[in-house]
Amino acid sequence: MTMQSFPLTRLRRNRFDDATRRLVAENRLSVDDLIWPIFIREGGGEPTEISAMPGVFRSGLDGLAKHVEEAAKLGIPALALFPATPAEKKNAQGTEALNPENLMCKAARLLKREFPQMALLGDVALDPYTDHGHDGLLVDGYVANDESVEVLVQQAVNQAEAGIDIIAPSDMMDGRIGEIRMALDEAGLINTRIMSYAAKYASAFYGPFRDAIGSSGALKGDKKTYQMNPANSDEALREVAMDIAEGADMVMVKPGMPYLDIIRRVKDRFEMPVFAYQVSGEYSMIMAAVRNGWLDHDKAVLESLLAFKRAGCSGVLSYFAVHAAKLLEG
Ligand SMILES: NCc1[nH]cc(CCC(=O)O)c1CC(=O)O
Repeated sequence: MTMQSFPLTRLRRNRFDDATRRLVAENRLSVDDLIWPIFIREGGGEPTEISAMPGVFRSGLDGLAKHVEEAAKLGIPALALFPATPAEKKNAQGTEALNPENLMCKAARLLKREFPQMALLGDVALDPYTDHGHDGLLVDGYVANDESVEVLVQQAVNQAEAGIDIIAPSDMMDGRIGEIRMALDEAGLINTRIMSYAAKYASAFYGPFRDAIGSSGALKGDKKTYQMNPANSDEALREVAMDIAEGADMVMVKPGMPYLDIIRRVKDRFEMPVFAYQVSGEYSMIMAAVRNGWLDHDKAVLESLLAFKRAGCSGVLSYFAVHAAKLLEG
């Protein structure tokens, strides 16, 4: 890098006015970068607010089209669907995940009919459906890998057949991407995309989400035998490498803001479309500070999202997606 020293160079010159700052901006956030995660429950009535996530609602199937309308109008390209399964439909095997009439499948069919231009992400993992709250099947108290993969593959095909465009396995079992790709292809679903939660950490920041889908009370123990140790970074690259080799079209790092270093390493190494999940705890953290009058909501939201672009992301899953899209629209 050649550079004149001061006073020939004054880096503040390019920050002198708004026009120049806009011209030299290296990254930009646009509505095209946003994926909006939504929580769905059975039934009707007004959407119910999630207590630790002010401004985030669980929508009944009946009101779902209305709930999503604004996001569609704003041009948000994709939604990620998360079902809150009633306790009586949960069991140890999470069999409701395979029901073609489950909440996720019904929501997918409804949304594809109402908003065909929007891509739908389907989270593949058993935790919304198991009474123990784990993402896979328990064998002697351990989340068994290969047995879980067999079920996750069926869950993925079930979702894709209902209209889910992008299968997003969040379970962190080894080898599931390859098995899911083969099963989708065998079912003729060759264009169903896979966005793998490739580097997903065992994080404290998922707390409010587990309340939102009703798995927190149920969860026995933690997810440390399958989700990654927050201490590790090289291991994230191995996770991503394996998922790409198995057929992932896009990869994800999760959570977001505490793991921007991982995003950058993944982008530099693999030159793949990388996504981040700005998770529930990150949302709650910003909202809590805003509610205390400690942060400016709109500025904090846009800065937190732009940081993902700078780190190398193609896009971000964010509970702020609709609000951010409105701000970006001007
Ligand atoms: N497989 C479940 C799943 N999919 C997305 C999230 C978290 C999302 C968030 O916190 O916003 C989780 C929680 C978990 O792994 O326990």
